[in-house]
Amino acid sequence: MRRSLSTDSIRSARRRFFEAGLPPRGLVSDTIAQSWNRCRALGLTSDARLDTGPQEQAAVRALRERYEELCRLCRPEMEALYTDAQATGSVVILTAPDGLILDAMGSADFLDKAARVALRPGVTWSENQTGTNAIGTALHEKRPVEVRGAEHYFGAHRVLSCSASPILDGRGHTVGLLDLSGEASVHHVHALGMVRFAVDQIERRLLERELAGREVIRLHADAALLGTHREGVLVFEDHHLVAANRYALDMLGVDWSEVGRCRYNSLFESAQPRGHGVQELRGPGGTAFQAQRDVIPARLPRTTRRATSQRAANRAVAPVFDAAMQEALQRHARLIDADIPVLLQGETGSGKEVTARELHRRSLRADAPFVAVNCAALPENLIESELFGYRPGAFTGARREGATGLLRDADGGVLFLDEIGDMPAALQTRLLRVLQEREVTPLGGGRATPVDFAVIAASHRDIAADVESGRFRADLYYRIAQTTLHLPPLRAQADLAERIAQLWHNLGGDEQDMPLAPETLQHLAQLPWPGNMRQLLGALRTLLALGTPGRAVGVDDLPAELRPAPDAMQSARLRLVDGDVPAMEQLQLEAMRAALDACDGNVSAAARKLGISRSTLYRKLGVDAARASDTH
Ligand SMILES: Nc1ncnc2c1ncn2[C@@H]1O[C@H](COP(=O)(O)OP(=O)(O)OP(=O)(O)O)[C@@H](O)[C@H]1O
Repeated sequence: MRRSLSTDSIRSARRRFFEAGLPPRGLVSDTIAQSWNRCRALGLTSDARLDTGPQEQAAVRALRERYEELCRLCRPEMEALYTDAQATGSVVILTAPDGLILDAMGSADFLDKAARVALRPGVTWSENQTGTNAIGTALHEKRPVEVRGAEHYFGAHRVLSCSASPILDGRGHTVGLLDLSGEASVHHVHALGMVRFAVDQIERRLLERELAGREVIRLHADAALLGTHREGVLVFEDHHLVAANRYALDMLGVDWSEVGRCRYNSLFESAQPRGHGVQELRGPGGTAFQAQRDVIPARLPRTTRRATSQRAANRAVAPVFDAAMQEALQRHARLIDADIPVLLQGETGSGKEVTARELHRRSLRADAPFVAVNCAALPENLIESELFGYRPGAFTGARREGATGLLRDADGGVLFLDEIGDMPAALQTRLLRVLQEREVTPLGGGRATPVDFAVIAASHRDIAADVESGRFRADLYYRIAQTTLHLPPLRAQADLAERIAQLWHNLGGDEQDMPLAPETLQHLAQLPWPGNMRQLLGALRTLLALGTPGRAVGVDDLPAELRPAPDAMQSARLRLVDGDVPAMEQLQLEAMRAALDACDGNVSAAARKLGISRSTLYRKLGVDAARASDTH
């Protein structure tokens, strides 16, 4: 366990190490001191900055494709951590085994700040490139590591506080890493625990893939912890240890090099257990363990209740649409077939991309490509080459063979222009020309190539208002918004309880005999959900992973950030008993006032607690306060 060290002692440690060249003995943890030494031996200096240059979106996309299986494996935990990341102003990050960042999601404010110190997709945070940092140092140490503020080797990274854990497969090979990063000025007490818990779940699923046709021994000193994520798991084939989890190795005091090498009788003094009940096993030096043996049929998955519930929580959810949306989808798919562009408007996480994909799936172009372009994430200097492609040698740094560009990649299919409201003005003009002329000319010259794609654009910004203020070209707006589909935020959906029940069912809650108690469902349906579907799904997955099969999920089982304040809980119950359901705006306002009270009027802290931006909180309080007083 890592000692908690004060900012003062880290400052003294830096002075000793970086200015006087002395060891920072006792002032930082051994992990940090050893990492600083390694960085110095590599010739890194603390005033260095990561020289990354802009990232091509296509390169990031290619990376995600290369690591698609890892991204898919970790998505449920990333989405579950996203809820906490949003609420605490931090981001959850997934990296490849070498520290290359594949995905980052969470607080929009912090994503921005993190990107400024190159903590963003496409950049490698290995220790030998980026100095001491949670990602690189955890990968080096092959265990969870936390690096706070000035413990980072590069001075520029002192604004970060990061907790990371490598993801290991059953043979101890690193397959990726999960990290939770936030502001150094905020004390993220549970960050490392949350990352470890998430990685436990991911590793458990990875290990399950190794079980078919093999003998499994689960062990723990306490029989009550068998079947939980803390149990040790050892997988044997012909008495040889072929896979394990880190808990089992820690309990037995052996390391990963033993996996694939050692036999059962070099690990245990007792004979191999028989039968299925819990039995005592003697490990090295006579240590007693409670153990359970399973022989797993070839190619048949294990199906204990716990494992089933775990898988259910991680299941990808098929999109859920209410009747009005089903009808809108049918109508808009026909418009796509008639080559009429559709503009999707909705807040973050309201399902714009899911809707665009669904329209593509229901259209006549379903068998042709769906190419998504995030106009906000494209670096301005690369946006043109990304979209239009370029001829060989068109500019310094261009690939020798040139590139076709995303517009031509979408030929025959659907081009999804996400966050189009953030597209720079100069590019709006070029895009308009392509949409009018239906041909693309690559950078560096060459012949124009005809293109045929349907266009779906999306934005969280009110583009019509941006046209009014001159921020967005009116002619482009009229071209892409021949029809607009508004996706309502969750808090404005009248049948939200019904949709939550449907999502819960699809996630496997009912199958696990773990219903949401009516009071819980009512409460969840009344929350403001600033992160919309993304936040709701993350919260439901967390509830499912932590719930107990056979028992309903009550209001008290909700994580602290979703639980009603005690008096609010009482008044919500009273109102429901009276049948007098409070207006959504009223509830939002109450939640905002309660958060402000709890944070002594500090708006930034209250916004963080609520998981919304400061400006949204100001805006809502201004507008809603006026409306609420009207109703009194
Ligand atoms: N109708 C739906 N049914 C089930 N899950 C959904 C639905 N809509 C969205 N989701 C889930 O919510 C998350 C966010 O969805 P999506 O990325 O489509 O939102 P978005 O509006 O494009 O977000 P952003 O503005 O942040 O890009 C995803 O995990 C997605 O699977």
